[in-house]
Amino acid sequence: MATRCNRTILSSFRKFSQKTAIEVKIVEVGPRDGLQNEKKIVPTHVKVDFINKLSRTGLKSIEVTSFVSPKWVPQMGDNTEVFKTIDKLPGICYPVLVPNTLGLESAIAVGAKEIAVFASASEGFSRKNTNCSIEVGIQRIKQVINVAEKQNIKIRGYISCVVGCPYDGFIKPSEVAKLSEILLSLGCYEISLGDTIGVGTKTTIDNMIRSVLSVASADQIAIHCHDTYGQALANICTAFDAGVKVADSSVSGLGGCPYAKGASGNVATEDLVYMLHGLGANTGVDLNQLIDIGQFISKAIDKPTGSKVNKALYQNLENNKTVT
Ligand SMILES: CC(C)(COP(=O)([O-])OP(=O)([O-])OC[C@H]1O[C@@H](n2cnc3c(N)ncnc32)[C@H](O)[C@@H]1OP(=O)([O-])[O-])[C@@H](O)C(=O)NCCC(=O)NCCSC(=O)C[C@@](C)(O)CC(=O)[O-]
Repeated sequence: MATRCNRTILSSFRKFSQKTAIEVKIVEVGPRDGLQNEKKIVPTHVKVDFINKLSRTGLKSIEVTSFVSPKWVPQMGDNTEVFKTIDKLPGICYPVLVPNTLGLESAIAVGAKEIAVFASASEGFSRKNTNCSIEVGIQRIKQVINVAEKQNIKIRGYISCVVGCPYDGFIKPSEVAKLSEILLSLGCYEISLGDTIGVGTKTTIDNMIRSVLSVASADQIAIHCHDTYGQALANICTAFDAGVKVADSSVSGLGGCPYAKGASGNVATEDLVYMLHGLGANTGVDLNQLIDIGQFISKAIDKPTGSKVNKALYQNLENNKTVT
């Protein structure tokens, strides 16, 4: 028998699926957010192979690397080589994460057409992640955007810790709305709202999104959920119910932020696609290929997949092989 909580989630899913013939965009962040926290350096050719495989699944946006300081995040130290080597297929965006004008210069040098800037709704995380206050971070973003716009580079914005911070605790929705308004006014075309440590629930995510919707339209918002407490899919549905149509995810549930201890990976792309297809949404993404890619990258980093859907479908596949 369904629990009360299950019933709430199921009714939310139904409400969402009945609303529209849903068009949802997935931003795959596995190669950047997914791999950045891996201690053992993943060889560049594996990253390139990983991204090239992702490019052939139907995904339309793949965040491929970051131009941050290699002293801070050594795993992304091969950013230039990765970006230059990957196949860039028409119709697919390959954004890169940029923290400052130095990173932007490198992104421009390799020909990036879209960047992602990032800020935090919490002071504590801002200082740990970027070594500066929220205010100084905004000034850095302003400088980056001033240059990027002149180069016709598209700019996406991230806000971290939208419901909770590992250092400052609970974050007020009004703080997230305030920062969203600033990033949009500076020139970001979309704000990805990051539950960095995955503590959000339907209620806290709903309150936060409603607050952001007082300063932004739903098509200016994306949702970025880590799955530490197993709430990511429910939280994404909550965002979709509020009109959001873009979700970030990472194949195999890779990831975590080096400056948010204990945070698990992003919601797995396989799990998100499976849920969306179940809701009748059109993602344009081939789930079978994602399963293979999830297996490929999990083997490469020598970790079991963090995707429940991958485990289940891969097991079925293996069982069928044994039977036939
Ligand atoms: C912001 C800084 C750079 C400040 O770092 P800093 O140490 O305060 O800056 P600095 O200007 O004093 O520079 C220190 C050294 O780094 C170099 N440097 C400086 N910038 C760059 C650059 N762009 N590229 C290459 N090198 C760079 C710079 O040249 C210098 O080198 P040195 O003179 O010592 O030889 C640093 O704190 C940093 O790189 N932080 C990024 C940390 C990071 O990548 N975190 C993870 C990404 S955010 C995330 O995962 C959250 C998100 C987006 O997914 C959403 C969510 O889930 O919440």
